[in-house]
Amino acid sequence: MSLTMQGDRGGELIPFPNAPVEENAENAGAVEAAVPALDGELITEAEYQRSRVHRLAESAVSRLPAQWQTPESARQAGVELVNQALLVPMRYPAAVGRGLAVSARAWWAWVRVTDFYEASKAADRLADKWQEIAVVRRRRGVISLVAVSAVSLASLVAELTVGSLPLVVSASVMSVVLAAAGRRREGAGGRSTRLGSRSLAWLMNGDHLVVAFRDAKLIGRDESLMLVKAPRHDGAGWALTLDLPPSRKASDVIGKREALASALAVDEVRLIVERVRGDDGHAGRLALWVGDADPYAADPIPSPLASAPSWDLWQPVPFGTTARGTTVNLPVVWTSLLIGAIPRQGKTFVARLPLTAAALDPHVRLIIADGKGGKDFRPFEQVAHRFIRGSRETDARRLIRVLEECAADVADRFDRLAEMDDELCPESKVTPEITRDPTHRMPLTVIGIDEVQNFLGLDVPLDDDNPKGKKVGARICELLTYIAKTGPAAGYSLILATQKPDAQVIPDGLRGQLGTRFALKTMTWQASETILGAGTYRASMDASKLLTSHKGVGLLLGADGETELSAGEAVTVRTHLLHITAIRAACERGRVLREQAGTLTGDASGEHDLAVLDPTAAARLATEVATATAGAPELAGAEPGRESPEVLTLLAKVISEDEHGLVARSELAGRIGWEVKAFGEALRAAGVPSAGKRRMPGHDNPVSVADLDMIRAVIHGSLGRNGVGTAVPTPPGRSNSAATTGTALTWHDGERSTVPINRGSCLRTSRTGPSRALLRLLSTSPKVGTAGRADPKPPLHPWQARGPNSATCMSGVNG
Ligand SMILES: Nc1ncnc2c1ncn2[C@@H]1O[C@H](COP(=O)(O)OP(=O)(O)OP(=O)(O)O)[C@@H](O)[C@H]1O
Repeated sequence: MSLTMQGDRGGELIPFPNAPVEENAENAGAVEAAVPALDGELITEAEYQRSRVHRLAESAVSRLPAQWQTPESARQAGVELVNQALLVPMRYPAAVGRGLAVSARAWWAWVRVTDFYEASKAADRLADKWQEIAVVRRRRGVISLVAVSAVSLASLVAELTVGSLPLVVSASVMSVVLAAAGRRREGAGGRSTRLGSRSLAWLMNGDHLVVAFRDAKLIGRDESLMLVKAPRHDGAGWALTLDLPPSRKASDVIGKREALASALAVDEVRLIVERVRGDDGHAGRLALWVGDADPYAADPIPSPLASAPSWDLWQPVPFGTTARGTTVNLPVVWTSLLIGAIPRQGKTFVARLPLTAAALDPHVRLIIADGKGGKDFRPFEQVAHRFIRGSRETDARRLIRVLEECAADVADRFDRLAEMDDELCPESKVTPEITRDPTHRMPLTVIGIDEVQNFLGLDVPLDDDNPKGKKVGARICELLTYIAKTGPAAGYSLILATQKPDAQVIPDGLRGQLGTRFALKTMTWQASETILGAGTYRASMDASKLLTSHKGVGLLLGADGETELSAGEAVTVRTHLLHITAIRAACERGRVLREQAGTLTGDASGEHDLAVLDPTAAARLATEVATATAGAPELAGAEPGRESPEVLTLLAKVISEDEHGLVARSELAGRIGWEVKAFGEALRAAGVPSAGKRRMPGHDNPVSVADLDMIRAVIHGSLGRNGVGTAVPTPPGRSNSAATTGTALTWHDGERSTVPINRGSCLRTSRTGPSRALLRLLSTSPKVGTAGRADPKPPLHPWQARGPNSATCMSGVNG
């Protein structure tokens, strides 16, 4: 049956777009292309009335105080009221007793004129005022006596004339007043534990909400909240919007989500706290949502890609939903994706989502390397231009050749883009038209590598004739870094997944180029930061807080500003589920589409031979890769492929050559737009030793400082990275003597050597780890070559014995 709907043009019938052609033809006169088609279902008058009543009832319920809105909260509120009522007979006499004591104390203080007495005493004028006080005391004593006598007499008269009723009524009123005076106030001493549990629904009541915020130390004792939108139960949870008191920041509440969850008696996975931004929001406005149940424990949602006949990869890929059910899409073009987690959390499933979308787009070239070597990625063999399964040395060497082919293609694409006319290529970037037209030979290219750590960690020499030279893993790392850095504009995207998300495996230099990051459950917050980036833990993004039962759930962060994903706040996403059978079927569809479009190439079409780079292209590639991946000059003995940490790369741009000495850390953090704490931690992690606290101009109190020369030394790699002491030349202008002033003796892997040290030189020492190095200061005399006359046990300089990987600064050793 074809469905017709009433449009918004005064009841005129508009054919539904999917109606069979013949029926449309009959109404051809009424068809107007510009009118939007409405989606809906036909209902009877009775159903309409019922739904109206239902809506009105819902709206009325939402206006009730929060604790009466849901059956569960109403039951809780009722139980609480009954409990209170049952306890009244016990609590009332106690409250009256306390009220009596409070009133007696107040009366005695009044008779004794305590306030006046204390004030006179404090002002040392008690002797002058004594006479006056004694008079007032006498007068008030008499007044009290008269009042008691009058009340007693009146009571007696009333009893004798009208009976006991007035006395009983007066005594009752009096007892209520006394009970009110003696009631326990919130937080007063004497409260004890009691049976029961706190419940969220009860706490969603406005007053309790304020108490919860106070208990979580998010607002002060005298502060309160303003409810912009009162708590409302929206089916799956409670939603409300509130304004914090002036000067309180929404970002602080987000940072203390766990404390708030405790105060609200919910698991923090059920609590979503977001800033309300834009015209409707401000820095102190928060939107809170608290789920009735763990939203991530629900059944997974099947991916729409399973039934999609094809996909256009220029459109973001359906990725999952938020806790509240909002759809989250993952952009693939202009960015690269890093996925990390502990094993069995769903990395492979997640990585296959965008790869399946790529398989469904016949104009996308797929390159896949499965470092695990199982069957998880085998369906892609049907469509992949290059497919590598396993991470043995031969696989890794083939991956290098494939990546070199890609890197050379990236460089070549830029040359060709530069030659295109402005109409076709307005921005020196690929466009959908360019990537879809086979004559331009620039299809979108997606490189997916699962268990990338198996390739990056391969420690075999690249060149068998040079065993101490570059390693295979390091070469793969630099090629990936180059492609991730320069490839997006040329239509290249990387999707890397790893179960070992530490800085050794994914160096900062590579991770920094992967603009989209997805962290599933990690073991520690440090591992979470390795995936999401420095400073994310402090900003309350911590994937270690996810539960292991939350398979396929992770934090999605856009870190490059190239996509619509937020760079400031990660979204917790429950990813869609896509099983291997659906992926195989999608790849079969993708293969047919490629055959029709004439885009089935490489391994999928049986052409397994890789192109051989001609010497000119190879030389150009070597230069370009070296230039693009150069963070800091390579260190003697440093691990190849290790890049300068993000913080150092940023600092290198903001510290000028003529700046020396100490500077407040907060000032440096401000220059690169980082939070001070995160900045301090990143500096420490990068190996910059702390310079302590100093009084600095513009600061009233001592502040944490950083030594610019020290930072510069670390940026230039002078401190070494494997723990072996390396001397650093004195920074210009720091010392007027360039003469050697000391010598250090180092042991590295059992080999002894000496290092001359200048004033201001820095040494990095390590006393543990595989490259165990011991550093001893042998001489601080101005003579060179005193190492041979070493004192067998010279005392360690106090700054030298700081433990593993501590950096030792010998500046000013000679005074
Ligand atoms: N979106 C999802 N929703 C629910 N369950 C999921 C989801 N994604 C994956 N899983 C479940 O998680 C399990 C582990 O997934 P997967 O193999 O992708 O993990 P992994 O992190 O790649 O593991 P490994 O590190 O061993 O390779 C799977 O058996 C799957 O059932």
